[in-house]
Amino acid sequence: MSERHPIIAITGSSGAGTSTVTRTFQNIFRREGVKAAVIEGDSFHRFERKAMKQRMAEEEAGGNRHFSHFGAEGNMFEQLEALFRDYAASGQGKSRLYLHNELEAAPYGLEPGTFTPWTDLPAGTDLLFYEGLHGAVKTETVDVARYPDLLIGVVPTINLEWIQKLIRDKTQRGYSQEAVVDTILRRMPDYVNYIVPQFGLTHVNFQRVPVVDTSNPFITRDIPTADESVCVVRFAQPKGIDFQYLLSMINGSWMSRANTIVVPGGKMELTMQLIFTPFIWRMMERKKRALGLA
Ligand SMILES: Nc1ncnc2c1ncn2[C@@H]1O[C@H](COP(=O)(O)OP(=O)(O)OP(=O)(O)O)[C@@H](O)[C@H]1O
Ligand SMILES: O=C(CO)[C@H](O)[C@H](O)COP(=O)(O)O
Repeated sequence: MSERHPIIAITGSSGAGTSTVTRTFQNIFRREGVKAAVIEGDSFHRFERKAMKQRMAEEEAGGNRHFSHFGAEGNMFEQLEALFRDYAASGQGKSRLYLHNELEAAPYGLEPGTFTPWTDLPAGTDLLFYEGLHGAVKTETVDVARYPDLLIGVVPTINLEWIQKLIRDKTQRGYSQEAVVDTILRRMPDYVNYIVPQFGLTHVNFQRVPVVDTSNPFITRDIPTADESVCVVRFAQPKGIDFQYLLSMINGSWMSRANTIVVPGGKMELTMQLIFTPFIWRMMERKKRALGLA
């Protein structure tokens, strides 16, 4: 936690929709004139694609079919923790990108599946914004979750998450159906041990729930649309959340528990704007006061 150099982290599995939620936040930042240093979680993978494949083959030869991008050995949790710690203390740090496909790689003249070099974060940012797999990860040796001032989980029901991943990886990342299914199976133990526990540490979770049949996500051709889903928004600490205001502003919303509001799928972005814009105002006011500027 840092008043001078706050951190917002969006955490979710692969295909959950963290990049989509990031676009909503970028709109809020633009509108409110907030300068954010954006970090993509995949930058903290430990290996480039070729090295990862080789390492997976070695592990498999030794009987481990579950070496994955979700776990501790496939990522640099210590460096992620250090980035959060350093940014909270000084507003500085280094980042890089993992280039998933030709489109992402072309501007850098690099191969897909490689990293860009580490570079300093831009100077004078108002906050750090992390989007990725491990924004609230906590292990015996690392505690990333303690640093963000706002921790948001993006967690569709698992069938929907798989549909989103399958369709995105096949259409945008050039993978076959079999390759994506293999990845989902390979990652399952790390999913349970490293991804899921984070959603008990987040401040707010957004869970999109389809209201169409997704019983077999592996044969589904389309991602359920906004009209075909609802979004469950759960606050870990509801004290201070103005539910009456949210209910009156979001047509079709209702409370399902004392800390949980359900909104129509198409209202997810509006809901985020209504909840987080005032939060970011307060964050910026605290920052100004802490820096003696207000
Ligand atoms: N609210 C939503 N409604 C409909 N489709 C969505 C929604 N959120 C995400 N998707 C779709 O799901 C797919 C995966 O989303 P996205 O790329 O944001 O996931 P991600 O969590 O960033 O994944 P990764 O970490 O693997 O990059 C995309 O095709 C995206 O358009
Ligand atoms: O979505 C992911 C993690 O969020 C990817 O699976 C991960 O970044 C590795 O990518 P690739 O398998 O394309 O090298």
